[in-house]
Amino acid sequence: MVSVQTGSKTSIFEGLKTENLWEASKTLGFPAALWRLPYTNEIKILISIQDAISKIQPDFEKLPCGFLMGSFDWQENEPVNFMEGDIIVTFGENNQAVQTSNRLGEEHPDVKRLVALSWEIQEKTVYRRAGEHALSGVLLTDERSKERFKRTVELAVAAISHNQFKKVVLSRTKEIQYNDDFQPAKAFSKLAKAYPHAFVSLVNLAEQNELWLGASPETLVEQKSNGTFKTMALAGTQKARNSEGDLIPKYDVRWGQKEIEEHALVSRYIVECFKKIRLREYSETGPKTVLAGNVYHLRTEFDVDTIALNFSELPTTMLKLLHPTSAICGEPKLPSLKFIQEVEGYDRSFYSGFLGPVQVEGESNIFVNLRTVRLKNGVATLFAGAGITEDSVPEQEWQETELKCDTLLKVIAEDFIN
Ligand SMILES: C=C(O[C@H]1C=CC=C(C(=O)O)[C@@H]1O)C(=O)O
Repeated sequence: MVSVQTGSKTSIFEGLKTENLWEASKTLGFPAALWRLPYTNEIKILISIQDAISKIQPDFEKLPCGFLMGSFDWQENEPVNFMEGDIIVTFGENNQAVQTSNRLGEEHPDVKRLVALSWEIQEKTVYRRAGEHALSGVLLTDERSKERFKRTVELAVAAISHNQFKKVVLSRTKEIQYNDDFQPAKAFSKLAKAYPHAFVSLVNLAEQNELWLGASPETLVEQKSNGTFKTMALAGTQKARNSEGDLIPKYDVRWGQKEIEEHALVSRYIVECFKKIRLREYSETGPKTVLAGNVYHLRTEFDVDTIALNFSELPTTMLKLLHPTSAICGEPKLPSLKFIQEVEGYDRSFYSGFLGPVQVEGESNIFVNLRTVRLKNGVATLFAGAGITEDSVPEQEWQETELKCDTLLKVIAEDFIN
């Protein structure tokens, strides 16, 4: 029998599997988030029972434990979506609950309903293979969207040559139908296994009736319990596999002028944000080549010791300064943002926004919402963008967005691709 720690007592969540708890919370209409932090083995589920999704100021130091999610067009001083962590269950490597925090108590009627339904689902579940036959293969996005995207890249290159800005990140969507066989929690666990380096998450925005599933490679702001603040510049992309499908060794990877410049713009942008608050005591490591699914990126990491600086509000301050970074928007920020709004032609919603747990076990880990898919009313919408500079070639940028979409598609719908 597994011993589950909840202070002193054994938890009523003992024996339940992540996917059944997820399914029950979804059926009962409770907003929830499932996540796995990079390079960890633990999966956490947070369920918000009492207050549904609230709108709050993302002031990390003042928030209770919860999960936040902001959209691409979020601006400083606007509220973001927040799910308070009424229940947080941590699952270990064997999908066994190893730790529980339950603010409402085990006798709370909604907690009892949740547990009873989770057991009912668990006992009835005839295991279906994750992802199989779940995506119908009907691609709703057609050739016109490729031509459209390439045209926006041409417009961006022309705007850059007229000095309107130096870089802009243009994105597009790819839509695929899915049916009731598609099990998001199983897809989540496949992604978590396939991408140990990524922040893998599944969020149920119950009121909007939509789910967001993703495997993000990019930290936006992180505050560790030892006081370390982290952020990163992630930009510059190339294929990680050769035409035979073998992984290209990291040390054989060479970067061109375009990617080096594109990455440097993001690093410089972060340094400028530190300068705005007169923060000089940061350490900078990189750029390094890092694997993110089926692509390599260039990454530079920035660390600050907030205890030594007595600067506990740094994560909040930096979130407001950083978002939207030039890894998802452009440089300079305002003209590139205006260009995106005028030319991209669709609402990015939570894609290239940010999401993650806040004040969970004394840490906040917020990631850029990349390599993500929205699941709503039978349509899976994948989102992907590429940084455009004066050296961009439209066809190559399109291929880059295809590769980025494949990060999720290869794992959750292997038989759909080719
Ligand atoms: C905008 C995306 O990626 C960003 C992060 C890493 C590399 C990027 C690039 O090389 O263009 C983008 O800046 C996306 O995945 O949709």
